[in-house]
Amino acid sequence: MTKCKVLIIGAGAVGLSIAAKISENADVSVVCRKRHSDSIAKNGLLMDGIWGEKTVCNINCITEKNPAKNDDYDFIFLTSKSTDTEKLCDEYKGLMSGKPVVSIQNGIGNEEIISGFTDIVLGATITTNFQATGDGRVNVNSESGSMKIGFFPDDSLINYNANEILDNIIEILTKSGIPVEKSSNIKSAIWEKSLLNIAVNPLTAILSVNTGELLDENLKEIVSEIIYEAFEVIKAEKISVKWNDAEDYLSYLFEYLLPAFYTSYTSMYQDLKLNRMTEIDFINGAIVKRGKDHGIITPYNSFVSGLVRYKQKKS
Ligand SMILES: NC(=O)C1=CN([C@@H]2O[C@H](COP(=O)(O)OP(=O)(O)OC[C@H]3O[C@@H](n4cnc5c(N)ncnc54)[C@H](OP(=O)(O)O)[C@@H]3O)[C@@H](O)[C@H]2O)C=CC1
Ligand SMILES: CC(C)(CO)C(=O)C(=O)O
Repeated sequence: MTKCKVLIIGAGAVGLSIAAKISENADVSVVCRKRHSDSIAKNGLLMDGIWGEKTVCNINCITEKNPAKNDDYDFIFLTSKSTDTEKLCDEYKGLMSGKPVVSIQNGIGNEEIISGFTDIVLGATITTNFQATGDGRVNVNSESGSMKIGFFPDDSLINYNANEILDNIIEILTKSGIPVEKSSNIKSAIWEKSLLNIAVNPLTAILSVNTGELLDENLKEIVSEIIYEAFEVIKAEKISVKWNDAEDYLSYLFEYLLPAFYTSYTSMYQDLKLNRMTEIDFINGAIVKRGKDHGIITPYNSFVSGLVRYKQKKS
């Protein structure tokens, strides 16, 4: 049986790890930087950590030096930072048009951007922790739940063929050993995951602290205000999440999530440390923007977004 042809666009920590993991069960191409491609050509794609130790030699790398031909992919994963979504979609629109494209990214708004380039949009959430530890080298260091994947915004308009595609994607991921669940309301799942990023990413980045520090009484109060505002926006956007209200989520955050992520450093902390653009506009910035659309004021989210943007401009 011929293997599915999969393209992973914006392959770094997440994309290269998924490429390595699914490489036995799919024919994988990645759009990545030349530094990764050069190293993969020489040494193979190296992965270590909880997804196993592997050297993978059958990955096709697409770069500015080795551009994509008019290949026909069965489906596409987009795994870039949210800040690069629009540019990458525009660059690879020829390959994306009419194809199922799955955003495996953090933040609010990626799927809406992708829907300008294809009519089969899927969203996914992933709570595994990945790092690019060198050129063509990745480490997978922790996993706190299954990946969730589904049609965006939900599966109400999806026909039989599209469902078959989703089943194929899930089969490849499962066969490769990636825990994954089908979601019939991925928009809610994305907001549920984003609440954690909204609560912890900006403060850990601004204060240069690990996630556990946010259990300090002074910081808990600020986190709570950020989340109260987010819940007002969620209500106005008519998104159903699994917590009844902000209080309910905050109990879960302070009693379960923050202790679970106590020693970890958020991606926004790491982006600022490495002088990289952060995804603030897709996290707290998205709350401010959508709040404005509904006439809701979001001073705490606006304040932390401004501080992160200031720091990222300086770095
Ligand atoms: N890392 C993690 O543990 C997790 C990450 N996420 C989310 O997943 C998404 C991806 O994260 P992550 O993998 O860590 O990010 P990375 O920055 O490691 O990977 C994205 C890659 O895309 C590359 N890229 C950007 N533009 C282009 C281009 N035009 N051509 C070729 N390559 C390009 C980047 O290169 P360059 O850096 O040179 O621009 C980078 O190597 C984010 O939304 C993140 O928040 C979600 C859960 C966990
Ligand atoms: C889950 C969390 C907060 C892990 O650090 C994350 O998604 C991030 O750092 O962006």
